[in-house]
Amino acid sequence: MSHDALRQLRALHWLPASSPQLSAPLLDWLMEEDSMTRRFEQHCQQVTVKLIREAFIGAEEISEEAEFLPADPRFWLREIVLCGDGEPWLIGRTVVPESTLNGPEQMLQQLGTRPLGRYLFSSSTLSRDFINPGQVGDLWGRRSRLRLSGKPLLLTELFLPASPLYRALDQG
Ligand SMILES: C=C(O[C@@H]1C=C(C(=O)O)C=C[C@H]1O)C(=O)O
Repeated sequence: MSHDALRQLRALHWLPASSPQLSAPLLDWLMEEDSMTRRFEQHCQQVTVKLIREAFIGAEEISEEAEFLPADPRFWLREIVLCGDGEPWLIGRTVVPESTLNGPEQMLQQLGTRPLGRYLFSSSTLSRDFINPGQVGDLWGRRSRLRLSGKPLLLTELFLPASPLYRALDQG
């Protein structure tokens, strides 16, 4: 499942927030500024992470993401499935330039199955530059650039069919 979903995440195309397809209930989810992990916890008993891949990668593997990040020689890649009560709700791909991974941010390489959000949103130095809504087929996603102590990382999230975002859309 996750490899196909990762291909869909990479195929997300980006929409302006003013796009007519982005209804209010949908934007309420896609433009969430607080932790998505914490928001998911309001819709299930337990949020867990299934790790797909954590590794250093070269610039050749980050294609269009490169335009939002410094031209470092290496990037720390983290790809996960975020689950609500064991159901796959979201694919998350995080690309961290090596120059971000110093000081306390070295923790980003030690996350394992702990949700990234628990670390990011406990940091007093977190800021978010932007959130881009995206779409692929009938799935929604988003791309954010976040900063810890001013150092950037790029996060792309694809909301999977079982995620509460789609239930909110059905309720209109
Ligand atoms: C950034 C957050 O962390 C979530 C967890 C992720 C992970 O563990 O890699 C990735 C994407 C997010 O949905 C968040 O909670 O907002």
